[in-house]
Amino acid sequence: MDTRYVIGLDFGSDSVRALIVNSRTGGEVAEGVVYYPRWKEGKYSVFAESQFRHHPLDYIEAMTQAVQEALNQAPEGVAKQVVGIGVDTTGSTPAPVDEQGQVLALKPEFAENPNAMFVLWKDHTSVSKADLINELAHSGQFTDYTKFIGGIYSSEWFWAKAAWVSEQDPQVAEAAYSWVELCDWVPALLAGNEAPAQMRRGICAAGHKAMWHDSWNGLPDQAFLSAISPTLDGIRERMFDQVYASDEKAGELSQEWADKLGLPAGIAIAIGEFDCHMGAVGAGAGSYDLVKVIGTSTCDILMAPTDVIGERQIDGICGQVLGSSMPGLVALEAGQSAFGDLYAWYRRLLMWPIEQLAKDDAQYTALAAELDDKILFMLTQAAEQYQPELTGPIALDWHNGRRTPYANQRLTGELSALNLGTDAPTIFHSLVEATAHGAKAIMDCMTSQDVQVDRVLALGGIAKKSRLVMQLCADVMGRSIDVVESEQCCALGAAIFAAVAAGEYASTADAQAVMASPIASRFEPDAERHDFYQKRYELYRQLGGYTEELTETRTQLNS
Ligand SMILES: Nc1ncnc2c1ncn2[C@@H]1O[C@H](COP(=O)(O)OP(=O)(O)O)[C@@H](O)[C@H]1O
Ligand SMILES: O=C(CO)[C@@H](O)[C@@H](O)COP(=O)(O)O
Repeated sequence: MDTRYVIGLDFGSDSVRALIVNSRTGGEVAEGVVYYPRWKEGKYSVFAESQFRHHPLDYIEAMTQAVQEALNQAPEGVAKQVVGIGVDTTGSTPAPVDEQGQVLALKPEFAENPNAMFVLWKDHTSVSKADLINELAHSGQFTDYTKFIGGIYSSEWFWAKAAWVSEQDPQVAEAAYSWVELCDWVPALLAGNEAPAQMRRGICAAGHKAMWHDSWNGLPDQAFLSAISPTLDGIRERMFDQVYASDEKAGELSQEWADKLGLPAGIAIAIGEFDCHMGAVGAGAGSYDLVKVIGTSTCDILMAPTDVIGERQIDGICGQVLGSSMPGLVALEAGQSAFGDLYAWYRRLLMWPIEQLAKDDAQYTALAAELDDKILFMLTQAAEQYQPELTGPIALDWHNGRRTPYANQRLTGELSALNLGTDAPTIFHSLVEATAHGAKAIMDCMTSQDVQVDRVLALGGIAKKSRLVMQLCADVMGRSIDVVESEQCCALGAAIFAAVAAGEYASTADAQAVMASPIASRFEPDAERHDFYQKRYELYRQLGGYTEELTETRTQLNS
């Protein structure tokens, strides 16, 4: 039998990865990783206002280069044997598009306008719109469209972003025919069917972020959307009325993109999904496996059979959608809005003086670069030797708000119980511990609503890079954690769907059985440390309760 290959494209927050996989064995053949050039320069984002935007050209250029890099590394002849492409992306990362599906920032008049670009998942500028959506959905005047997304709509999601940006920028509102999620746009771009009327959208983004549900006939009613903002008047009929799972095709590779990428025209492009949902498939997960994708943020997927979940609302999570990860299973999504981002924030804080020196004096440039490279490693080494005290410094992981349990993006990070002896590694340890407590809070939220967790799996940058973080998570959660071997597990999941969409396998389960990643290592919890951290977890929760009250007061002061 001829060897066939598939490509998984994984669009992360900072970079895109292209992974070439042998579809008959699951063997990873080559990869290309390319950082988004404009994003790397810090363009279009305003950290202090939680505004984070991606230029569509960053995606287009980085994707093209990543595929070419991967093909250059692969043995000769592989390109001709590629039969399918799968795509996963961050989300909710929507953009305004014209009637042809062109993202507005690709037009000269909007080329430098952040409101015409993709609004990255971690952009929280639309908090007030999310509040309004919750108010409307819970008012009794409309269907409660938050029923299958944990009961609370978040400013990380589609409608809050579309409404907020449109109100901020009347020119964008005027030019926007519709809005589209990144995970739907990339496959459509490759297939040349990106006009909203032709584009085939995935159930994953629609169900988790755009309040799509069969029971209310798809998207929320137009009256509800118009109540969010008059700028959304008439948009429902310019959206979509069909959704698909990723074992289906979004289209076929167009001649234009085949030429650009050096691949055969006409190969299958699978329907796109969010990174974590495909990561779970790449990790070989099935019912009752809690899959933690641990990187800048975390995204947690727990799958369960439909008869176990039924029509029950699972509170406090980010969504429960049939077929958003493995077709046929309900995938519950949850996550932390900042995980590695918390460590990145601390690194930036400590780097401030040296960066200021380096700005004015070139003799510090090399030192600044070396420190930037080593600082997390140095902190990790020191934190590994640190013996935490029961009443020592304790932190919250809410620097970018709280995604789960019970989304509240207004919440802030906190650091408590400092004294004059508190040093940098101690604070770093408390930040790592805070992220582990956040992970436990998510698992407890699910298990307390009778959704069992039989196994915890971890993948993503931090799962591979930091033994300190993984051991702390195991100790705090009181669970063994299996770390998946693949360095590019989300891309591997995308490749699995590419193989199914290309007809290489009859079902995703068949493809997963052959192609999913093995487990590389296991972190076992230590019983004594777990007892110790249980007590610290109570302090974390108390600090959380106090912060919620303080946030309420701050919100009132601001209003
Ligand atoms: N040695 C380390 N220990 C802990 N965190 C790390 C380490 N190195 C990098 N990180 C964090 O990993 C995050 C990036 O994760 P990664 O999975 O590579 O990317 P992404 O989330 O974009 O997919 C950053 O937030 C960074 O702070
Ligand atoms: O929120 C989701 C999916 O719903 C993720 O795309 C988001 O957390 C981004 O993930 P990364 O931390 O960049 O890997």
